[in-house]
Amino acid sequence: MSETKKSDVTVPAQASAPEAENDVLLKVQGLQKHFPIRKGVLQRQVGAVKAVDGIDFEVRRGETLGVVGESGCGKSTMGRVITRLQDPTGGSIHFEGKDITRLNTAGMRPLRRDIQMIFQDPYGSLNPRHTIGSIVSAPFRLQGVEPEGGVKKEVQRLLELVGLSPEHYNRYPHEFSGGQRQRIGIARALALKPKLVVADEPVSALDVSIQAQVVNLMDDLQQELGLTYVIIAHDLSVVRHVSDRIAVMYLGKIVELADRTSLYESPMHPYTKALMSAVPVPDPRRRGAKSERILLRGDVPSPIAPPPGCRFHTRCWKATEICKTTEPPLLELRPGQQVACHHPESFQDQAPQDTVLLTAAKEAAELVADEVLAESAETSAAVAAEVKAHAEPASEGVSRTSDGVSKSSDGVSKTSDGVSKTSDEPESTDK
Ligand SMILES: Nc1ncnc2c1ncn2[C@@H]1O[C@H](COP(=O)(O)OP(=O)(O)OP(=O)(O)O)[C@@H](O)[C@H]1O
Repeated sequence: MSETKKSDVTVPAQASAPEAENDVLLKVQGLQKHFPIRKGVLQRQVGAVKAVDGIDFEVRRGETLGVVGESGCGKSTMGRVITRLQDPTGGSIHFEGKDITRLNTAGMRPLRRDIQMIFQDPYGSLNPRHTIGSIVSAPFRLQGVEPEGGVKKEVQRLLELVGLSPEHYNRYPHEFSGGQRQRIGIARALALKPKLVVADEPVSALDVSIQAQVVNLMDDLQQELGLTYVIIAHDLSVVRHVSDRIAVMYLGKIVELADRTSLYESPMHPYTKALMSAVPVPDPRRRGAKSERILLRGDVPSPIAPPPGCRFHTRCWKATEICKTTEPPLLELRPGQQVACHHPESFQDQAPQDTVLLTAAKEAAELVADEVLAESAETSAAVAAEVKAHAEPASEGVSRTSDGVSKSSDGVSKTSDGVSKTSDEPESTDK
């Protein structure tokens, strides 16, 4: 996808308290969506798919929040729950300060004007038997709204707004290309002048050449209409250009949430780093970029029985015992950058006493390019040195090398905190 026009201006990370409250359009706390698994004649519940398993975030007015993560991590479910197309099983959702968590269909009706969703599939989301005019005017009919100048005139204005001809009013979806259909979906979503638009993979079904056009259109409309977006995508290639802040999801949890500059310049969660390394780097000056790719072994584990502790520990090259036993909380380690990791990148280790890599981490490290390990080591060593300069002398029993990190003969070392694993350290019991 080519570059889009999003400016580098990010939404301010901090504002004074009342201002900040006003600034928040959507606030999600401890949000959960568990799908029950039932078996037998009595349909007894035997388990649950923990698609979204306790997430907290805010969406500020006028911003674009990107949500990324591999397939199955719960992004779409999160989108459907925050728009209340599905009911949450736990937590709360506040829209403009109003608790909408438990509103029923009738209670949600007035809010349907304000909260809209754009879907991935421009083919499946438009009824093939309806004309474009009928599709785009549906929200007016459903809400009983009569726009000034009449529905037809308003629909034609919307079609023009999204770059289509008003003459397309009487045509059918099959007469349009994928990009044009997505424009029709956008026109429909914007019909009632919503405040929040949740777009689930809005361009991933489109040709790469068309993706930038649709993203640019959404960007223009945001400026023009003052929209707030939540844009869901499976990788960073699209959201990196359009988002002010980005939430990275893994197995039903947010593992990192940061403004995009911080996320790109200094990702703190190893999973974010892996996702970033999967994005093709167009800059030819970044020599050897290809060899820096991190390959994640295997699929995302099942959300029916997620791994204990940090859910990413089974695939992480930095995982130690604590990662297996204790879930790291999502903490704001740097201003505007929240991360849930015991051994974050480029930052003081959160569990410096825990130095022995898990067996799975050693296997995962084989898939992490030497350049990545070296880069981790370099930044971590710098952080460790800085911490050392300001803190008490290192505690007993933990050895720190002068460069903060070493790579052992088996090619694996824990690099996050400048503590190196030596060959006589005991093996973890991770089996
Ligand atoms: N209605 C449902 N009933 C049971 N399980 C569901 C339901 N909807 C989603 N899931 C499960 O919840 C998990 C998260 O799915 P979800 O579609 O939200 O993930 P995703 O990150 O959006 O993935 P993708 O990009 O493939 O859509 C998956 O394991 C999925 O199978």
